[in-house]
Amino acid sequence: MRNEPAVEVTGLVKRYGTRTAVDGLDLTVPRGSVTAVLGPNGAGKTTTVEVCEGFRRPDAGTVRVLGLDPVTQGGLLRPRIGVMLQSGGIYPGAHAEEMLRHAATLYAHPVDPALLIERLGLEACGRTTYRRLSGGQQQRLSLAMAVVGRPELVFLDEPTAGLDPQARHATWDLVRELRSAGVGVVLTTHFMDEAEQLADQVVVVDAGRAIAHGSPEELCRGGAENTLRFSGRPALDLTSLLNALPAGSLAAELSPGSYRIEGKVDPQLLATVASWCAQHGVMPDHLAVERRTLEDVFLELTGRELRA
Ligand SMILES: Nc1ncnc2c1ncn2[C@@H]1O[C@H](COP(=O)(O)OP(=O)(O)OP(=O)(O)O)[C@@H](O)[C@H]1O
Repeated sequence: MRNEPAVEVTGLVKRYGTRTAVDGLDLTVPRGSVTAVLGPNGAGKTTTVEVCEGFRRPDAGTVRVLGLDPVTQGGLLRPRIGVMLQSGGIYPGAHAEEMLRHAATLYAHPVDPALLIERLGLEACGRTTYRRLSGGQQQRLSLAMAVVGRPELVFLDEPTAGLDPQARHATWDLVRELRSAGVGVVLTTHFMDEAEQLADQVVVVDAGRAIAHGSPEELCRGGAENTLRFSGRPALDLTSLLNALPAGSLAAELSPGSYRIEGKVDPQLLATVASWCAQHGVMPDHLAVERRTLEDVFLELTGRELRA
């Protein structure tokens, strides 16, 4: 069925010995869109992705990828997906171009490897063995290998970790092109700007569970509040201002004449502040709404403690 999700994971549990890496995780990935899976170190992102790819067998839960069970129907699934692993998964003694050309022969309608080599700036690496490529070049080759077969769905595990800005942008452009071509993309990343730039949907994973999901805009809008700043003459009567604002709002004069309001910053609040200023003969200069970033939201959801 073409309109079933690309990935549907329900109640996934995966243990390594006594350690529970994934603990009842639910995940739905629509087709033809980019889903970024975010989470602190050890949250279970890679394990989840590896289960979806068919590399690991779940201990409980159901996993369907393109409608197939990755464990029992891996043979049918593999030609339809592309996988970029965190750590290579590529034979270290093979030459870069030779390997990509060989990978292309395994698919019915591959992308021309020369095109990918050019797109990902790997021209100079063709005759170099994988082990002699730089970390960034290895990453780019892994990405090329993941997409050469024109997959319907690609899994990219930290695709831009360790890449220079040029390669990062080339990777982002490629991901956007994949989406335009109707390919589903699941990527894990620690870069919040990457998720903000690329993702239609963000899923935040912590301690083996999906604890939040939505578009970057939805996640930044919901939950905790935003901030409004303006400047005016010093020592405004903040008690009077607070009386005009919805209960729960906070107002502070950060330095003489520089004000911050925290609360549910919506058009109504803006209108109330502007009207209060008008009534008190104050010109609210530099009036600006500061929205939370995805990083703010991520830290609110997952806390600031370092993970073991
Ligand atoms: N092969 C393994 N054997 C034993 N434990 C493992 C194995 N792989 C992962 N783990 C453990 O499972 C948990 C989840 O690891 P996983 O690699 O899925 O997390 P992650 O979210 O991808 O982390 P990171 O952001 O650091 O890549 C961690 O506690 C990790 O130590």
